[in-house]
Amino acid sequence: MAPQFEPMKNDLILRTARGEKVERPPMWVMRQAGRYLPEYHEAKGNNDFFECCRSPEIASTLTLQPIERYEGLIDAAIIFSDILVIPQAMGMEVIMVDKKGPHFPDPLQSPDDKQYNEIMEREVDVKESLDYVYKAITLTRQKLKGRVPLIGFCGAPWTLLSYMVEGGGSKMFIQAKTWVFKYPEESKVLLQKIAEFCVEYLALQIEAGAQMIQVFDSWAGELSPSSFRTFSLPYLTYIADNLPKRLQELGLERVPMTAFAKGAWYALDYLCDSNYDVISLDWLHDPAEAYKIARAKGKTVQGNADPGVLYGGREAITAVVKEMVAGFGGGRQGWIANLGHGITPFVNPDDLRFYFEEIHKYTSS
Ligand SMILES: Cc1c2[nH]c(c1CCC(=O)O)Cc1[nH]c(c(CCC(=O)O)c1C)Cc1[nH]c(c(CCC(=O)O)c1C)Cc1[nH]c(c(C)c1CCC(=O)O)C2
Repeated sequence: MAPQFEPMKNDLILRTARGEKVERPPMWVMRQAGRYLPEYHEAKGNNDFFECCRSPEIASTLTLQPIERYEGLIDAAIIFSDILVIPQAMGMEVIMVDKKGPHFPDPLQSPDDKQYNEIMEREVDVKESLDYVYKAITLTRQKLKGRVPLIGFCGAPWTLLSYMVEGGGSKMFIQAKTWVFKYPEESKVLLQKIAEFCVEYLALQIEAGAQMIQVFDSWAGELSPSSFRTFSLPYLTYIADNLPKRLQELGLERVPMTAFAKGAWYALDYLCDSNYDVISLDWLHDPAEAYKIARAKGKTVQGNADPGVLYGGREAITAVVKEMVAGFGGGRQGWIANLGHGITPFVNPDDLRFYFEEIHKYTSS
């Protein structure tokens, strides 16, 4: 039985994602629970990053921090977790190195590798292996008491494959490129395996209480348009095509789905032809041009200021907000206000408040 929760007091983001006309655009930002917030460091204490993800109590506390700080301005929570919990569940070790980011001590080497074959053969129990995420989602929904909807998420197959073979962040993507260009067939089998995992994982997040989901393809922009069509798009669309079917089997209602293919500006058209409801835009997109393309296909867009603008002070923030409001049709339909990528460390939380307030000011009559 799916858990029951209090009725929603604010469902603005869900209505906007479904394409309805709204009174103002909903607002949230990627990575809103993170290192720029002093209360994040306090609540995290000496706990390791993945320990925080695995503790429903800590994860729900961190998820709620921006909701409490920006009460009345922020319209969605996103569960505190990471895209790399899928490789972990598949049997890979991932550690978070302070000030450096994620590190896989033993990345996949080649398709002849013992580890690759073990991963391909292993049947992981998606429910049991990520039970801590579903528990964190249910607890967070209870603590939210209907204040704002809760977003669930996963990494996209291409981005996860890249991490699994690179062993961490990368500038040159030597291993990821070696895999897709030297071993395209073995790469596709792995991408498909990850895509199937994503469908089940997202369905179980929704069963636990997630009301909307986002798929993060953070490294989409490393691929050429034709490589994107071969190694990323089919797996993104597989998720959007199969998640609703899986929800139906589980007796659950479809929820809005967002795709974020960072850097793949050329892919806007293809994504607008997919079953995603919302296309998240980075700052390579001109708001007016992207809005025109997306609205012609009935899609909602999300984004898209350069997070770096938040280092630039109030005038810079006002200017980018005005450009977005004008480009995204005034904010009464088809726009979820966000940044073009996650908020970065050392941003002054009051500058994010000002960003939200300016969007509110220029979109409310
Ligand atoms: C690529 C990626 C990862 N994780 C994620 C992505 C996709 C989004 C993106 O492109 O930024 C997704 C993610 N990671 C985190 C969230 C939490 C929810 C939120 O507030 O948005 C989400 C949605 C927490 C986090 N994930 C991480 C932190 C910082 C951990 C810390 O040092 O305390 C947080 C709050 C660590 C992390 N996790 C990852 C990296 C590269 C890093 C290190 C670099 C960085 O911090 O920006 C992998």
